[in-house]
Amino acid sequence: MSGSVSSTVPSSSRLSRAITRRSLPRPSLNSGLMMWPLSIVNNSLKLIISLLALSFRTRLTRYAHDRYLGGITFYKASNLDTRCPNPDQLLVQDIDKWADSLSTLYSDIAKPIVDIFLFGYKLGQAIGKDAPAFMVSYFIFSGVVLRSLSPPFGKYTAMEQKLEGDFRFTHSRVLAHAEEIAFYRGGDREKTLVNATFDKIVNHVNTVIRLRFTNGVIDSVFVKYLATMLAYYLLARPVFDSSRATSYMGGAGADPTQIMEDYSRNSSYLVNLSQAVGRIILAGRDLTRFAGYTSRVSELFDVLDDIHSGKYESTMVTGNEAERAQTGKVSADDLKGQVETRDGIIEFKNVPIVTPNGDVLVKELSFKIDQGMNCMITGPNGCGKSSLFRILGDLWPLFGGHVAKPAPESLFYVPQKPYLALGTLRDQVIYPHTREQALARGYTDDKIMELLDVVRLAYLVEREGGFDAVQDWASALSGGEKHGYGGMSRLFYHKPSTFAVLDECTSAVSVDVEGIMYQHARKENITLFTVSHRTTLTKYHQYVLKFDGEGGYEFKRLHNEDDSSAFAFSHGKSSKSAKLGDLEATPVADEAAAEAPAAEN
Ligand SMILES: Nc1ncnc2c1ncn2[C@@H]1O[C@H](COP(=O)(O)OP(=O)(O)OP(=O)(O)O)[C@@H](O)[C@H]1O
Repeated sequence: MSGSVSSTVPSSSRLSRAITRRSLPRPSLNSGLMMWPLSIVNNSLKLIISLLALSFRTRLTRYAHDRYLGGITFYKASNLDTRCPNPDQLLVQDIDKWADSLSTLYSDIAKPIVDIFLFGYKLGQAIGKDAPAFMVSYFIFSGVVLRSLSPPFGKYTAMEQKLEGDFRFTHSRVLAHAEEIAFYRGGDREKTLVNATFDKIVNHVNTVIRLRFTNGVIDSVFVKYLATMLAYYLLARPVFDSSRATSYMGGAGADPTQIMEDYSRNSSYLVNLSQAVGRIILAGRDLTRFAGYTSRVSELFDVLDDIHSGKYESTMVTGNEAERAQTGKVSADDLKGQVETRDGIIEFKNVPIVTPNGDVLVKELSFKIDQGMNCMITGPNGCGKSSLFRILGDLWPLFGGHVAKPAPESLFYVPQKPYLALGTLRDQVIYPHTREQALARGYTDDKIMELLDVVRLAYLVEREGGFDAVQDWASALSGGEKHGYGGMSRLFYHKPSTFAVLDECTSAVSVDVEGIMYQHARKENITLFTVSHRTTLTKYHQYVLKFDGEGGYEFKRLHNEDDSSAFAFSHGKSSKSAKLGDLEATPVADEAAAEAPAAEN
């Protein structure tokens, strides 16, 4: 930080007077006492700037958290939009740097402005108004020249932050998948990838510091050396110019000691004035860096705003319409689907299953499930089983058709990958509720233990040291235990009033425990959608929705308890290479397909 209060002006002139008169100055009580206020003021400036930076960061981070973590924006920002690949870097580092940069900029500009007025006024009084005016004009001129010669450092700063984000991402991936990488002995491969992203930073920073060097040389010549020469010329002018000497520096024939004393005082004024103006000019450099951080942070907020208003930009989205193919944008106008909230039913009518990239997995899907009727979803990998539920859960946009479903709180989704929260063992079961919320619902530890008994995981409470134990649960629990804790026990705790989706979440659990879980769900009156490849599960379901992986599907009632064979696909196939734009050409859907099975109820 450059701002500090200077006390050099009076003391330097007293000292030069003492030197030229060869008499020791008397210790001054004034100077002794001034040490304390000066020291307090200087450190107060530092304190205020640090507090300012912290307060900028706090406010902006809280605001960003509200926007980013509100609803499911965090999911959409990384899955539906490709503009902000590393929002974590933006939230953690870029906002911090932005706040820091803004607060120092404030001191770099506010303090020198005060100095310019103060020392300009004093200098004007001492050697005439034209000297400070001349000095300030010179600095303005050199500021314009330097600005025009300066490379776009703001852009370089934004680029550097982006590369830092990519680098951080490669490291967090290694951490997140440490076990898998270790099994594959993939350390060397990961090192190559991590080093490659790090090399990009090194190359970029290398170029930037070289440019800063050249720029710094030019800056120094203009702001330091040429300015100093000019300053000493202005100071010496009254000494050698007899016409000026009559008005300043004690007049013609003044005492040399007096001239020296005045010269010394005036040069201190001028040095302080020059330093102040120079700092403002050099603050331009910090301003470009600040512009870089600002562009990063504002990019995040632009994306969040767009997501809130239903606009996404994905570089991979292509379509038949020329405009969409060029821009890769999905606007709210593209979303022609209708959603209706209806209790006790889930119905899809002519709904296209479209990925965020614009791939059409199924052109039109129609089915209807009433409460109490479990439905099994099968099909090859990547055919769109989970995608169907992403649309049902409003994670992906609805591009067409009509969906009727109960209110979000009546639907519960148990994902393929179990999620284990930061916190205690109890928190894993009641997530996202807090302990207070759980108690308010009547869930004491004893009652939670009953749930764990159902999923055969009660032994874990003792093993891990009680419900209050805190661990990195993702690594402390086995695959099946994670599914049990992060999935099924959570489902039974939340007990959705109507439907639940089990997305291959019981695959890591033994068949007998799986059976017990299904029976418990039925007892609790939870209607299940099960995505699974296990034919043993068919007996717990009344309907089956089977995708063929090429855009076709069949939805039918299971006549016999274990009827899991001989499906004839009743709906046309459409290649996965079909794109979002092709949806327009789809013929009007066959509503009867949706009605027929439902009619069997
Ligand atoms: N966020 C995403 N962005 C773009 N495409 C995606 C995204 N998520 C999934 N996809 C694509 O959508 C297709 C269907 O994925 P989905 O997860 O629905 O498959 P699935 O039928 O559940 O497969 P599996 O049985 O392997 O789990 C895949 O080709 C996948 O690449």
